[in-house]
Amino acid sequence: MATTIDLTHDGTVLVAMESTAYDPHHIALPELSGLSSITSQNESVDGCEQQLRVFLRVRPFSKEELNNNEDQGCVVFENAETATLHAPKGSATMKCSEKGIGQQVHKFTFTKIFGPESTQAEFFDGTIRSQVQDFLYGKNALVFSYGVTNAGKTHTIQGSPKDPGILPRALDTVFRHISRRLYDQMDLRPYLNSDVQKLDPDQIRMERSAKTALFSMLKEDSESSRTSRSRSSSSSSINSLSFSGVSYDQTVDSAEGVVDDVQYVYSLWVAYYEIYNEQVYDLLQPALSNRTKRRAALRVCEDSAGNSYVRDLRWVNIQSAEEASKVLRVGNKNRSAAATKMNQSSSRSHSIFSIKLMRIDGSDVQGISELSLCDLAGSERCNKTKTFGERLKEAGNINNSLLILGKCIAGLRNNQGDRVKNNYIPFRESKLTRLFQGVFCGRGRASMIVNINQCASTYDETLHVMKFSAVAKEVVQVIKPRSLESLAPRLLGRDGKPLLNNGVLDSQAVDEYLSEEELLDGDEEADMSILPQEELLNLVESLRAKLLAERKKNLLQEIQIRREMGDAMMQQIMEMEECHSRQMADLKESYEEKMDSTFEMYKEALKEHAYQCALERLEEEYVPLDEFTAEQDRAKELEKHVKELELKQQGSASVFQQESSTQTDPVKPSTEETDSERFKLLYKEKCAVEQVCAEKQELIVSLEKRIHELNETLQEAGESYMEKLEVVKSLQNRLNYQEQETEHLQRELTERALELHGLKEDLAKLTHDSVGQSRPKRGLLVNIKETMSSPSSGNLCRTIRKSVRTTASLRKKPN
Ligand SMILES: Nc1ncnc2c1ncn2[C@@H]1O[C@H](COP(=O)(O)OP(=O)(O)OP(=O)(O)O)[C@@H](O)[C@H]1O
Repeated sequence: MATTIDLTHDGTVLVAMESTAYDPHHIALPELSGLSSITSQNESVDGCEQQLRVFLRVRPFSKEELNNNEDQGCVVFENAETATLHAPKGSATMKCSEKGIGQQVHKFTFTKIFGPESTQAEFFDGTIRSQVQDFLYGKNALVFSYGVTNAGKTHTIQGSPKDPGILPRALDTVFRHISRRLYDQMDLRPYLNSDVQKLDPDQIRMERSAKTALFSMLKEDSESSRTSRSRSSSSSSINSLSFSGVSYDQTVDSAEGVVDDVQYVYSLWVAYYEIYNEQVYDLLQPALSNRTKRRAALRVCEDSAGNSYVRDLRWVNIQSAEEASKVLRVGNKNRSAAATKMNQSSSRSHSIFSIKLMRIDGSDVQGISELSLCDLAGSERCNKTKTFGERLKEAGNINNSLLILGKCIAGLRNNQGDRVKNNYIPFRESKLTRLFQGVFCGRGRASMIVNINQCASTYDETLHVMKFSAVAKEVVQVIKPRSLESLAPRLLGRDGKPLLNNGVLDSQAVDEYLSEEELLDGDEEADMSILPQEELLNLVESLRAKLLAERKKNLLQEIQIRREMGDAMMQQIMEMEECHSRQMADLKESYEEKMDSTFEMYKEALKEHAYQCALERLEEEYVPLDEFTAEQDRAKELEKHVKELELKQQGSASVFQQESSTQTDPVKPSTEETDSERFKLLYKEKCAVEQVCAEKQELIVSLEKRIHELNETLQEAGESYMEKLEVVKSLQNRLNYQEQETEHLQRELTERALELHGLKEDLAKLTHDSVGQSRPKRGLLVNIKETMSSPSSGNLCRTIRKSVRTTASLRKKPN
C-alpha cells in the first residue's frame, strides 16, 4: 500500500513507495513503542517493490581529449532513458565483433540519463532529491557512484566549491528543512547501527572539544563557524544555507523549512570514512602520526539484530551546512594525506559520507534515519592499468569488492525471479557490501549513479560498467514495511542499558531481545557492549559454565582419542619391530652364509696355491733317490780314501825322519828326491780330496734341508686333502639328510592324499546322511565341526589334527 506525502515546500507530490528507516528491534518494548506511533501515519504498512534506480551521467570531453581524437561517437543518446554504445575502431569489442564474437553496438536503458551538458543542480533534482526528502521523513537511503577512474564520480558526489555535487546539495537541502528546529544539545549521539546513546555532561564536553579540535585541523578561526551557525540557526533565508559558494536554486528551497511534523527538533550527525584494501579507516580521525605511519583500521560489527555498523566510527554533531562542509574538507584532507603517505591515489578507495538524522520530541528520540553517499573506487581492471606489487593488491581489493558488489546485485536479481529461490548472496565477502546489506535487503532505498566518459580509448571499460549497471537496473528492491509499534530507536545510556520512561523494565522483552542463543549464534564480531551489565555478567557466568563443560568433554574425548591412538600406534610399532627383526635375522643369515662361502673359497684357493708352489719346487729341486744313494756311497769311498791317505802320510813321515837322520850318506841322493816329490803329490791329492769332501758335505746338508721342506709341504698338502675330505663328507651327510627328508615328505604327501580322500568320502557320506534325514540347512563348517565332535568321527578328527600338527612341525623344521 502506498502512502501519499504532500511536500508542499516545492509543490511536488511524492508517492512514498519506500519504507522508512529499518527498525531492527523486532520485539517492541512497551514503554518505547508508545512513543513511536506518531510517525506511523506516513508509513507504509505493507512491503513494496521498486526497481533499483540507476542513473547514467556522461561527462563532457576535456580539451585534451578532443585534441587526442577521443570523440568518436561512442555514446549515442536515443532518448532520456536509453543510450547506445558503438565500439570504436581498435577497441577490443570491435576486434571481437570482427571475429564474430559479440556485437559492435550495445543498448542500455536507465532510470534517467544525464548528458554532458546537464548541470549539477539538474542532476541532483533529477536523481536523489526525492531520496533526501524521504530521509528527512525517517527513511534510509544509499547512493553510490560507479565508473572508471576519471569518469566524473567525485565530481558528481562532491563537485567543487563553485559547482557542488549531490552531497553538499543534500546537506543543504537537509539544513533548509531543519534549520529552525535544530536540536542544539549534543547529548544524543548515534550508537551502533540505528540506536541512540544518551551522553552525560562529561561526554558532552569531550564531544565538544573533539569537534573543535577537528575543525581546527582546517586552521580556520572559530569565529566564522559561530557566524555560520548563527546564520543557519536563526534564519532560513537564501544566503544562510550557502554551501561554500554554491549557486543553488534557492527559490525552490525557500519554503523547505516549513515541514509538517512541526513538533520535532532535529539532531544531525555525520561520519566520513573510507574502505581501502578491505580496511575501514575513519577520515575524521587525526591525520597519520609521523611515528607509526599507520592509521587505525576500524572493525565492521553487527548489532544483535544483524545490522552492520562501523565500530568506533566518529560521529560529529553538525549545526550548519557550513560545519558539514568543514567535516567534508577535513575528511578529504585526511584522505589525501593518507593517500600521499601510502603513495596511492585517493580514487583507489571507496569513500562513504554518512548522515544520521534524529527526530526528537521533547527528550525522546522518535526516529533515526541514515543517508549514505558512497564514491566507489575506479572500476578499471588491473591488467589494463598495468599494476604491480602493492598497486596490484590494491587493484585486486578494489576489483574484488566491486566484483562482490556485482555478485550481490546479480544475486538479488536472480533471487527475485523466483520467490521460492533463496540463493546465497555474498554480502559478507566484502566490507562494502556487508555495510550496505541492510539497504539492499529492504531496509532503505538505494540508487546507483553510473558515471562514464565518452572516450574511445576507455570504451571497453565503459562497456563493462554499462553491463554492470544493466544488471543493477533489473534488481527489484523489496522494501520491508516498518513495524507500527516500534518506530523509535532504542535510547541507551552510557552503560548501554535502555533508558525507560516509566522506570519499569520489561524483563521478558529484554530477555528475549538479548536472548542467549542470539548472542551465542551471532557473528564473532557482534558488539557485546550493547548488553546491560547484569545481563553481561549472567551471560559471562553461563558461558563460563558452558565453557567448563565443553572443556571437560573435550578433555575426555582427547584422552580417549589419545589412548586409542596410542594403542594403535603401539600395535603398529610392535608389528614393525617384528617385521624388522625378521628381516634382520634373514639378512644376518644370508650374510653369514655369504661370509662362510667366501671364506671357504679363499681357504681353498690358498691351499691350492700352496700345493701348486710345493709341487713346482719339488719338480725343480727333485734329485732321484738312486743318484742320491750313489752320491752318498761315493762320499763314503772318498772318506775312506782320505783316511788311507792320511795313514800313508803318517808312514811316509816316519820314513822321512829316518832317512834324514842318515843324510850324511851321499851314496843315495836320487831316492830322497823321489820321495819328496811323491809326498808333495800325495799332499796335493789329500787337499783336493778334502775339498771334495767338504763340497759333498755341503750338498748333503742342502739336500737334507730340502727334504725337510718337502716333507713340510707334503704334510700341508695332506692336511688340506683331509679338510677337503671332511667337507665332502659333510656335504655327503647333508645330501643324505635331504634325501631322507624328501622321502619323508613324500610319505607325508601320500598320507595326506589318503587322508584327504578319506575326508572327502566322509563329507560325501555326511552330505548324503543330512539329505536323507532332511536336517535343517546349516553351514558346511558347522556340519564338519559336529562330525568332528561326535565319537564316531574320532578317527577323522585325529587325522585332521595330526595333519595340522605335521604341517606345523614341517614349517618349523630348518632347511
Ligand atoms: N559533468 C561534468 N562536467 C564537467 N566536468 C566534469 C564532469 N564530470 C567530471 N568532470 C571533470 O572530469 C575530471 C574527472 O572527474 P572526477 O575526478 O570526478 O573523476 P572520478 O571518476 O571521480 O575519478 P577517480 O575515480 O580517479 O576519483 C575532473 O576534472 C572533473 O572536474
